[in-house]
Amino acid sequence: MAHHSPNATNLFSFPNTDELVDSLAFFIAKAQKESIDKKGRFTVALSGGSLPKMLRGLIGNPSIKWDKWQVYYADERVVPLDDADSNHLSCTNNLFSKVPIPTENIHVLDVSLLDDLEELSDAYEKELIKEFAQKDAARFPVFDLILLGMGPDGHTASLFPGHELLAEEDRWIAYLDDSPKPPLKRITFTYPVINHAARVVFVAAGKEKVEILSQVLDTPEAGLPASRVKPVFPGQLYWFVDDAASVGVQFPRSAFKP
Ligand SMILES: O=C(O)[C@H](O)[C@@H](O)[C@H](O)[C@H](O)COP(=O)(O)O
Repeated sequence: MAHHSPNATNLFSFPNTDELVDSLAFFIAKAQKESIDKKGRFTVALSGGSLPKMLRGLIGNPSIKWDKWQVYYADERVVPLDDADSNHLSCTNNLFSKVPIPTENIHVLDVSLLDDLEELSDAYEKELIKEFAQKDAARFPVFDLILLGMGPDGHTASLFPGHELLAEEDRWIAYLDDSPKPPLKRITFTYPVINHAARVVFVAAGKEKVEILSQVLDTPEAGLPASRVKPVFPGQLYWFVDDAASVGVQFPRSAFKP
């Protein structure tokens, strides 16, 4: 978006959830159009938590070309796809069951590998390699859009405070079996993948996020997981929050200009 400065963090704060949801949908539609115009496809990664229901502005939205979307999960709980803990189930219930996206465009865990975290994460990495070409040549995939949430401890995707995975520089997909937030077993995008995206968007709403949002934005040097999301040029970082969450934040807000 032309009015955004290169490599800056754009903080958009909205008076209520509905305005956040509508603006986010508008933003995604625009990112989608730019990506499809350039390459004929739109590569997106989604998270779990409260994020899937914040995407409701995409439902019934005529500008969305669902057959051009290739969807991955920025993190996923290692459970069957119909388990209540599955991020895919949450995204399906909140979004995919309500829009005409081809099933094969949604890249889920290989559930035959749920008992072997190493194999499971390698298989998911291979899914990404298929989409983004050879791992060695590309080095890291460049997603058009990665959508993230932020937990009350400052975690994002399944990158938790103090965890050794914060230092992962090589793998695209990593796994953990000691998640502080249940369930224990998860796979997650690593920072190199997140930080090579063209656009990374955090969505955080509600007064429960007040403290942590100000820590993440105002004290990035503390190194909380969400603060470590810093897309490399020309990638851009956007925060879509509501005023309830941003009331304690010093970081300057940007005007959202559709
Ligand atoms: O699998 C997960 O747990 C999510 O992907 C996780 O990273 C989530 O986005 C945050 O925990 C924020 O969750 P809320 O949006 O529910 O606060």
